[in-house]
Amino acid sequence: MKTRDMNRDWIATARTLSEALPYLQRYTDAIVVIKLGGHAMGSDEAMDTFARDVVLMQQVGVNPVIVHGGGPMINQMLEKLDIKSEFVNGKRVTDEATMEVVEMVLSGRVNKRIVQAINRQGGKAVGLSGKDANMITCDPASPDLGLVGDPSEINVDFLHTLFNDDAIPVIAPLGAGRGGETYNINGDTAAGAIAAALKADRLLLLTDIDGVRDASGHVVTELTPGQIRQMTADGVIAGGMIPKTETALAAIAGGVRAVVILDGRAPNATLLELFTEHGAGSLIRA
Ligand SMILES: Nc1ncnc2c1ncn2[C@@H]1O[C@H](COP(=O)(O)OP(=O)(O)O)[C@@H](O)[C@H]1O
Ligand SMILES: CC(=O)N[C@@H](CCC(=O)OP(=O)(O)O)C(=O)O
Repeated sequence: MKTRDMNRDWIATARTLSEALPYLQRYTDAIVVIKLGGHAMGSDEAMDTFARDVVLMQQVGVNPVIVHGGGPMINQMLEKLDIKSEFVNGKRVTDEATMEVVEMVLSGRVNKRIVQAINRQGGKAVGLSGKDANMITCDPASPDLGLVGDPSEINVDFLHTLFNDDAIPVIAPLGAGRGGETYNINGDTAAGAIAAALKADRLLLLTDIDGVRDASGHVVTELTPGQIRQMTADGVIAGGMIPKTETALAAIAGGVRAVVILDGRAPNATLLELFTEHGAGSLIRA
């Protein structure tokens, strides 16, 4: 397995435009779904850098779609309201009171923070929850999880309408049930389903670690589905990394060309990944 030094910055790596040009051309008209996890959302400056990168990406011809999380922000609000919360396999058991808070925090505060940051950088971000335009229709994930949904249908046509209008969709991971219920969806799961429905060129999962690490702690730069299954069986992939690698496998099986798990807090993480030879984080493809 290959490992690489992550301490590079995009400007230094892609020193000249001619160096970056082949990568820019590779992604013309590409669809790149970016999942911004709650732990990857840093200070206002970090959010501005992320937003600038997304706008730049779009200016060179990429169609970006942002799907966000916000788990830590939901936790804070639940604590303030003295509502207890519990996770099963990385998913929040969601009753009605919890659902109200999840929707308020994700659809209100977190979504609009990202929308505003992108628009401040000159982009045209449109904030949606999975309920808007029937973006995400859900089935219940499992009886033990309450109002947690698994996406069953994505409104791809509406996303293409937004691309045609140069708008950048920013999607909160909520969905509507067939009977009008509101469902809470794990952010990774929502991003994977949207990426698969769009047959995206890349799904970038931005988190708080520089990639998938092997047993000795080195980032593995390229992983096959077989290696992921082995590392999970060995307990090397654990905790919050499990929903990410599971999402990666499902997205690839669903037609996404490649998935990358990378550190969203690293400067210019998304640009480094798309527009340099070595990329960033852990690349997973069939
Ligand atoms: N093999 C592994 N490589 C990297 N991180 C791992 C691994 N196994 C478990 N993890 C854990 O997974 C975490 C990322 O998941 P999580 O905190 O849920 O991310 P997010 O909040 O961005 O969705 C890492 O911070 C790390 O603690
Ligand atoms: C069902 C479920 O677990 N939903 C998540 C949605 C937010 C999320 O996924 O946030 P991060 O990406 O920041 O972890 C939750 O309630 O926390």
